[in-house]
Amino acid sequence: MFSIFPTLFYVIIFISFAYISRKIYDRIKRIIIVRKIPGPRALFVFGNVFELLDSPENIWMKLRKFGKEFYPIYRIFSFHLTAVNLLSPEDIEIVLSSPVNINKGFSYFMLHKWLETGLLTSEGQKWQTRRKILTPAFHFNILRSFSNIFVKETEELVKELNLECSKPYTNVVPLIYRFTLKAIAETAMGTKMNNDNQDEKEYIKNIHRMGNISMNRLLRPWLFPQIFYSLTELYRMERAAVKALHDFTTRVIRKRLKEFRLSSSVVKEEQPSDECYGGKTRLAMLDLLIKTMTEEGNIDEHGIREEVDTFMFEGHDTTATSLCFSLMLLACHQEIQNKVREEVLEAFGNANNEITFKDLQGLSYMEMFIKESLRLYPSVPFISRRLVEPVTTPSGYYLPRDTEVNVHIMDLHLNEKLWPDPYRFDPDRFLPEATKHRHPFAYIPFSAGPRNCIGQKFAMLEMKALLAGVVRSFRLTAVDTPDSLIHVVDLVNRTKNEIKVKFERL
Ligand code: HEM
Repeated sequence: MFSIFPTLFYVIIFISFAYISRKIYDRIKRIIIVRKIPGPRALFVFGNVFELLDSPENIWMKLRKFGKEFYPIYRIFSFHLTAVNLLSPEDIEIVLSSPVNINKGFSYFMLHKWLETGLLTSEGQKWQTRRKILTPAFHFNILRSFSNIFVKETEELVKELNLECSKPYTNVVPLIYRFTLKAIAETAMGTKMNNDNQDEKEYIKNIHRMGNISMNRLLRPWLFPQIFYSLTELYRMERAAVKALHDFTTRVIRKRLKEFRLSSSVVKEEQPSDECYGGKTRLAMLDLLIKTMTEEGNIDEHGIREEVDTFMFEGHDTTATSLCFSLMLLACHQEIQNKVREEVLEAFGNANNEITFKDLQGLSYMEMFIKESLRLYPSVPFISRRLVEPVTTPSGYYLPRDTEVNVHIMDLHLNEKLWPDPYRFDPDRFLPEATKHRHPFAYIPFSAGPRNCIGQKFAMLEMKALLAGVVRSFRLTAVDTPDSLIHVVDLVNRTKNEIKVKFERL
């Protein structure tokens, strides 16, 4: 009797073979095309892998060197993996402004065990749905209600800094990281944290461990296959860190969920006073997610944890690192510090007057100061995309579908063609007349295009509240300077050493 199974078997084999052959052909073609792009000298199969097997501080320096040497574009590769690095605003614009090329690059895969596919790491329909759910949590009126929390947390920080005044210097890093963690927990998650909590200290340590572990793995391609990676000490460290991070955020969610179920008195914004918001009640992030889960069902508890992990990380680490550099820059530039303080005192008066949301919004010199600080020290030094659609760059290269593209925000912001004397710190670069003729993609600390930073206004407000509270209470003098800092390659712009500042009570 005739059986269909052998025929089916051969058809399946043939289709699988054709599919795999096509994939291999595309990959080889892509590698051949991309490797024609100039780049650092590479060994035949190994590519640049040995060059990148170096200490995090040396890799940081090498990347800056490549950025200068190969402007506007270079390729880098190890074994079969190739990445194209973009440095010019024109090339960067064509990738970041695309509504299609919004998928994240391979490097984000290193974060998947921890963040899974939250807003930062997700793609396609899932990303669109989540972005839609989360956007209202950063609405103007929500931010307005957060400003009181930022101001109160700043008051706590000022009390801590008072105790530091008797010391020859203060390492600002742990104080500022605690501040931003407490701020994101209380605003977006509705959870108050306290200073001495060992859990919270461990949480911050584990976030830094994850950054280290991810970069370590990213620079060692033989650790990409899970089978090899799972035999390493790094993997064991990652598992322990991820477990601790997930346990922490699960506790935050469960606590809030319990409160949400017990009462309907969730954190609500102040009732809007102007008509354009139509009197709608808006909810802070975690409450909004819980409400969406209970009422609409298009997110579950696991999805909520993905977002809580994502926002606890993105919402405190980026802002903290920027604030640490900002405090150092204030200390190094007394004239600029005086101008920032004068503007603050004019807006709020002395340390006893209350800092308001409206006044924070009006601090225009402070805003220029923060922007210039984020130019020199962008919190996220590079971002990455995997092309869904081929791109021809204005610099003249064809990048096929599936090419891994890195956007080096750090090098873009230090480009002397765009920023004359790029290492000079000068907030006046952001005066309206100075920005008028600048390329819109010459300055992108918050990225740009559809996948820009959802929390940028939140971050600006938080940074202004802290800096205003600090400058009106203290004079900052320099201990560390830009030259004494040792930068390391990491997901977030960090230094190997402390960032030290001397505080004196005014
Ligand atoms: C100085 C502070 C900050 C800087 C410099 C910064 C920078 C960035 C950058 C460059 C991206 C793009 C990442 C990429 O394409 O891979 C990004 C995305 C993101 N940021 Fe921020 N960020 C800051 C603060 C915040 C805050 C305070 C929050 C939350 C409260 C936040 C939440 C996010 C999220 C969720 C994304 C992913 C958005 C998406 O893909 O739709 N960030 N941020």
